[in-house]
Amino acid sequence: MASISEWYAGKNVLITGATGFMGKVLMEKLLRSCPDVKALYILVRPKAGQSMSERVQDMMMCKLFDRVREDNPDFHQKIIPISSELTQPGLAISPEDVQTLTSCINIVFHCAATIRFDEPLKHALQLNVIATQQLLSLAQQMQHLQAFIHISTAYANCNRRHIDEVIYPPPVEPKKLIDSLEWMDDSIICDITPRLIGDRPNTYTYTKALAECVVQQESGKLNIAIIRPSIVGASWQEPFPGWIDNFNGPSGIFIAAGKGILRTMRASNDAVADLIPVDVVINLTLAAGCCSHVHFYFRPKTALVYNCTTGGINPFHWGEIEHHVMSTFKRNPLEQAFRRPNANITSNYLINQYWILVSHKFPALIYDLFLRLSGQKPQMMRIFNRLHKAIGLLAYFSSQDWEWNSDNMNMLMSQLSADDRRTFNFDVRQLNWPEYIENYCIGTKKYVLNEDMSDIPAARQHLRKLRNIRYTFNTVLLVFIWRVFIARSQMARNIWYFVVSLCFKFLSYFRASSTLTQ
Ligand SMILES: CCCCCCCCCCCCCCCC(=O)SCCNC(=O)CCNC(=O)[C@H](O)C(C)(C)COP(=O)(O)OP(=O)(O)OC[C@H]1O[C@@H](n2cnc3c(N)ncnc32)[C@H](O)[C@@H]1OP(=O)(O)O
Ligand SMILES: NC(=O)C1=CN([C@@H]2O[C@H](COP(=O)(O)OP(=O)(O)OC[C@H]3O[C@@H](n4cnc5c(N)ncnc54)[C@H](OP(=O)(O)O)[C@@H]3O)[C@@H](O)[C@H]2O)C=CC1
Repeated sequence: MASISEWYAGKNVLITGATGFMGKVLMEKLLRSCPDVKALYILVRPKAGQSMSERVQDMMMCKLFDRVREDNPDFHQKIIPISSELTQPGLAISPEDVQTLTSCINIVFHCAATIRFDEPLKHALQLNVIATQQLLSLAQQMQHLQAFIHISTAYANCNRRHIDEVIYPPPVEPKKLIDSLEWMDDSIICDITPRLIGDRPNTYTYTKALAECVVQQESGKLNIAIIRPSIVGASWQEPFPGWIDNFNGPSGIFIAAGKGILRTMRASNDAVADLIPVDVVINLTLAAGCCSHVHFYFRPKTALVYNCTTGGINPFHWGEIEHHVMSTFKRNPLEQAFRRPNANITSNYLINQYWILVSHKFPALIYDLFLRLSGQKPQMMRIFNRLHKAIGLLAYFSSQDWEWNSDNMNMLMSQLSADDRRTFNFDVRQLNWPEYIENYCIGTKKYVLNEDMSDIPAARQHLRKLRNIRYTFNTVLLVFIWRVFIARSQMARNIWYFVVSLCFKFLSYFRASSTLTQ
């Protein structure tokens, strides 16, 4: 059997979602480890005032592509952008581009999706389900197509505790839902959304489950694999450790904790934190693309599903993550932290509410008051409100465990040659979690916040200043309490003297007993 990089040699690859987090890592890996790939056709839309070509040019300048640039400065010649808006009929691809794609594409990687948890159902359906359906129709017209790889999520079936590598019956027949939502008013859809999504937490997981069903319906005609990653985090090894470029999932939480903004969050210390490094997901995706074609003729014509998770193989828990995140940010502080990093997770609702009041809302109020008094616009309360919305939406995933079967991932690994296993490593048994979390946190500092590592001494100095402010504040508070309560009330004074004398007694007893034992 040819190696993975030999298999991709001379192939034309179509990628949706190439401007996204995973899409970019996929492109980088293909260009670096499969240098003979013929061309990468990427579907891109204009966005935020930038044209399609400006976006692609910006993307190629990104640090992520440094290694590829070193190996081949002309790598951009292999990237062919195609204008497309996935929510439009026919994906808004021009007839000439359709002609090109149908005549030359050999492999499709479908990464595009809306991953927002608060996306209105109609839009999530449009992008995650209808666009997938349209892409599959386009794929059927491709004369030389060898594999179609769909990126789903391990949480598509999060209403189940144990998740096998099979496509489960959908919560509703996608076509029926699409037809009925078509004529409905947005406000009606909003009202019925909770009833529709049922025991799933959001429209994202719901529409990803429907998309799997749509993919399944086409699996007889095409050679399809579905990759289901869990919580995709920064890169583990490639192209360098800690690469991350967004606030999604845990990244935003880590940053908020490192900045000293987040002090409490609802999560279970003992629940498995099913993070999966982005390079692992991409290596598995590329291997699956190659192997599903090679084995297509020898297996039943259904989509092969790969659960891409760590929990069952090399488990790590949210409590341990909290510990390593805090310790990394204390050693490598973020610039201009609001308070010293000290976040705690708790599964207790009341304790969490108490700390939200004391450690989030109260400091935010004081800081906003200070901003107002100094003639500036208050902003801290607004930041906390957004943070509370984000953590409220994420808590579902950090408060419970799931069990994913990963037989297909293991089987795929066993089919690879030793060289391929090294180049396209997705063996998470080798993952050293403390080292990974440290690189992840440093990655958020360097690549998301664009902070310079040489400024760490100044950031440490800032933390010392914050510590001194805290000590001063606590002392002032103590003196204030003394003046207001203790100095004015006889009963409070009596209690105070009683406590102090008890402490003295305890101290003298302790001193006496330690002298006796010497
Ligand atoms: C030490 C503690 C350890 C314990 C740690 C536990 C971690 C527990 C993680 C579980 C993770 C499950 C992941 C499931 C696995 C998938 O299937 S992966 C798909 C993952 N999808 C996501 O993560 C998307 C979630 N994000 C959203 O849905 C939307 O961004 C939100 C949270 C609803 C906010 O929407 P919005 O209010 O319209 O605002 P948006 O413009 O998106 O962002 C507003 C602000 O929030 C910030 N923000 C966005 N996301 C986040 C975030 N995750 N956190 C913080 N801030 C955020 C943005 O940076 C932005 O700040 P500014 O730049 O304005 O200052
Ligand atoms: N990130 C994670 O933790 C996980 C992700 N996944 C899955 O992996 C895949 C990739 O996720 P990720 O890279 O993180 O997501 P991103 O949000 O980073 O990227 C989404 C991509 O989809 C594109 N896209 C969105 N809307 C449209 C549209 N209307 N027309 C054209 N393109 C569009 C975006 O383009 P643009 O830049 O123009 O917006 C972007 O390239 C998704 O299918 C997701 O469900 C699964 C599990 C976990």
